[in-house]
Amino acid sequence: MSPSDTSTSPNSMTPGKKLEGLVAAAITPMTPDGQINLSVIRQYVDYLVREQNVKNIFVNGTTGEGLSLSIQERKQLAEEWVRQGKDKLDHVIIHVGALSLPESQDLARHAAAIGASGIAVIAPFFFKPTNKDELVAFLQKVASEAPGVPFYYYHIPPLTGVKIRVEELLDGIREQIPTFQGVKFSDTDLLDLAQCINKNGSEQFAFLYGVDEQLLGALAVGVNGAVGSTYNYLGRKTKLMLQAFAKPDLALAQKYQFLIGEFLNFVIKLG
Ligand SMILES: CC(=O)N[C@H](C=O)[C@@H](O)[C@H](O)[C@H](O)CO
Ligand SMILES: CC(=O)C(=O)O
Repeated sequence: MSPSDTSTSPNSMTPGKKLEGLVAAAITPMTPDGQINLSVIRQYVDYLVREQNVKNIFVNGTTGEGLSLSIQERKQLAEEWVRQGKDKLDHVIIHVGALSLPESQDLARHAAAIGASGIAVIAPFFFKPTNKDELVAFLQKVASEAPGVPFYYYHIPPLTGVKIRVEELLDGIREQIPTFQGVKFSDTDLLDLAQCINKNGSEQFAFLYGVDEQLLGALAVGVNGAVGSTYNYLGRKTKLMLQAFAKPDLALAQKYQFLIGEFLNFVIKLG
């Protein structure tokens, strides 16, 4: 199956278009009394496109605190992002990971039904898979509920505690998960990432990096793009770094990476 065959859902944003470049990890807008605020998502889309030149969004992930939302809230957010992103965004990826397999499957079916352009799943993080086969079995049971939707594994061991190496996970994964399309890699182990990319043969998986502070290191080993919270507001700046890297003007790319790092140090100190 070619990558383009996996994106056949009727409302897909851009069927078959490979996920690359910057993907903003959506913040979940809330009202002062703690309800999700769907009414601002239209403006949020326009802001990303116009002000940040970012046309991909990752919904209900870490930044969006998807694991702290109810299933109903996650579905409503997914629907609104797909609705507002239509004809404006290239990709709306919905994170559908959950501790409960039936809930995750429900979210996957829902994402397929609304025409999301991809789904992503983290490893279960309380009762954890102890080996690759257990993890792949879980991912497969979710992915198979959305057979027309590109599937991404969301690797984030600092938060899940599941440290199974991605290189090992990818070995033979298309046979188990035909929709498998790539990895959102949110770990600092650039050796694992590099080995994944080195072995990325005819499948042409997408590798999106998730530690914004060291994206330049991941670019050096060949990632296709990045998913992160800072691309909500540093999208344009980060694109300048990507351009400098591509040119290549490594000194300029480093300058941008250092600036982003300084900024994030400041933000992280605020809590
Ligand atoms: C753990 C976490 O939230 N990771 C985000 C996405 O992967 C990143 O975008 C970070 O927010 C960013 O790298 C700042 O630390
Ligand atoms: C950063 C990211 O990808 C997330 O918030 O899930």
